[in-house]
Amino acid sequence: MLSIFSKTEAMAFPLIISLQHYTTSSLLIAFLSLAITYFLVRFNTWYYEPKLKSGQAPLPPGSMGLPIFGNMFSFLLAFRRGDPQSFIGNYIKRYGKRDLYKGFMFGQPTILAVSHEACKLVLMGEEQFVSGWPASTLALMGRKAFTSLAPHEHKRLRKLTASTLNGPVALRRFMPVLQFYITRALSQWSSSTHPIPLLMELRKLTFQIIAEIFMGCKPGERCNALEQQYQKLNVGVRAMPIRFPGTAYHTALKCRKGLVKLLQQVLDDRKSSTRQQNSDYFDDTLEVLMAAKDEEGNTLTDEEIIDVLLMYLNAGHESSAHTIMWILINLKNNSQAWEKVEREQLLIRQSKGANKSLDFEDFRKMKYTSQVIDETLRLINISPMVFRKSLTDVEMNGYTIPKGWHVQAWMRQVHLDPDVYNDPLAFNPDRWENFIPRQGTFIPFGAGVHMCPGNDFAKLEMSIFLHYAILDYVIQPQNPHAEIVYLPHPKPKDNYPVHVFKREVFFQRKHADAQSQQAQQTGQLYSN
Ligand code: HEM
Repeated sequence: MLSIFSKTEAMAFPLIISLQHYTTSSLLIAFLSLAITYFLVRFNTWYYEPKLKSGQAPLPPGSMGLPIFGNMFSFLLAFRRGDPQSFIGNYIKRYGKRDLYKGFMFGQPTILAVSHEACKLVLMGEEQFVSGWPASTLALMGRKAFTSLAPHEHKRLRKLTASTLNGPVALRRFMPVLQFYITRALSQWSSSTHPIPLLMELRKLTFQIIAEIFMGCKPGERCNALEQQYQKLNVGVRAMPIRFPGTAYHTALKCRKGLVKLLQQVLDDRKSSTRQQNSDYFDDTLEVLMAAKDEEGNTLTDEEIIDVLLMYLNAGHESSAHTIMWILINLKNNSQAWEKVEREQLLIRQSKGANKSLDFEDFRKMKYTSQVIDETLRLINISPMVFRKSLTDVEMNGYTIPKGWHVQAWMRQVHLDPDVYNDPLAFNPDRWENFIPRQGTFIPFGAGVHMCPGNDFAKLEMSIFLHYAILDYVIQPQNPHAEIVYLPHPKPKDNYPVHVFKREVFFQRKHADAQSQQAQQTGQLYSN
């Protein structure tokens, strides 16, 4: 009987049955307990699984878990106890390696697409699948964020905004802003006498950059207030959606209100400014959104502009900050890769003579650095999966995905699949040398109509950061073996505290320390 329950589900039941006393009443209690347990375990299957027509492919294998919670216990447990691979790993153990499994997550019957073929079909199948983020996430991102929009509305707003981010012309324009804020931040960090929590500082940096680029927001109180609200909002994005004071989700909802208020102020200020005369604002994303008109000449509402901004500002700083930190961690653990990046960046610097600042052609020369970034994205999986919903019954790889079910494309599983990447848990940037991944096998930015519009921008930002951080500074981690937590994103529990030194200062000090040590040793020798 117990074999129909997963280990966690079985543990979750307080129904411990003892048949030691064969009295009628205890047998009755035992029978009732088993009946209730059986009912609870089968409820989701009975209630949600559709009757398939004859000839229709079966549903994928899997367990639907308990009512309401479904497989969330197993999911949260795997991620919280530091073994995220075990979540899908347990499916593989129980049902064998398949492209798809069924489950019940975030309150919805769900198909988990875990192979690269299945992820590709789901992400590229825009006729059959639309964005399907959990209702709890949609409430945080807003009704007009890309995650909530109907396909035609999404297409229009995406085209409008992504054009301000993509392509060499836009990227070239961002280079001075990126270099200004990155060098400024590194210099500020190096003046601290205490270790700094690198992840938190990187979040402030990447937020400042995106806020300046999207809406001309300069460093100051408003920018800090926005960034702080985002920190709490993001904890709520992957928390249990419990709207009770004190819970992470409830706090995140409050932060959304705070963010909307602050962004409304930014919008109102912009409306009342004499922007025509101010070239600073020329076609930043806020300006483009304010000027946009549909076929009937209607402009976007404030709600639309604010939700799009709120989503972009979030997507545009959080993942980049985490990825930069992980690149540094991976390089610190792999001195050969560090030296190769350093050599590549030094050659670029030396080719430039006295002018230190980078241009777009320099970025294009950063081949090995790009391999390090790709390898980090593959290994770390800042976004383990993305969410879709099926518009119709879809037959895929011998299984049926029922109409209206949620579908998760597990990029994490694809990137760590030993059948796709040899020795997948090893950090090996060399694997990317002259290697073009098969379609669907490298999808850290997603794929299809919702593919990340900030992918090139993110890689430019990371590359510039590495150039200055590696050539001009020494970064010393203070607790390199800290515990890693996986929710809401993978990170060292203590946010990776580091000491940052200007390179020349570090080596001067090291030299002086070595000399005084030598003097001490010589003194000791003579006194002996
Ligand atoms: C390392 C950095 C980044 C990673 C790993 C990343 C990852 C992703 C992924 C996986 C998606 C797909 C979501 C889906 O399919 O539902 C996505 C979407 C998105 N990303 Fe990124 N992203 C990064 C940086 C950025 C940056 C810098 C920006 C903006 C400047 C940005 C803006 C967006 C937006 C607006 C979407 C929604 C697109 C849509 O629904 O059409 N991201 N990102």
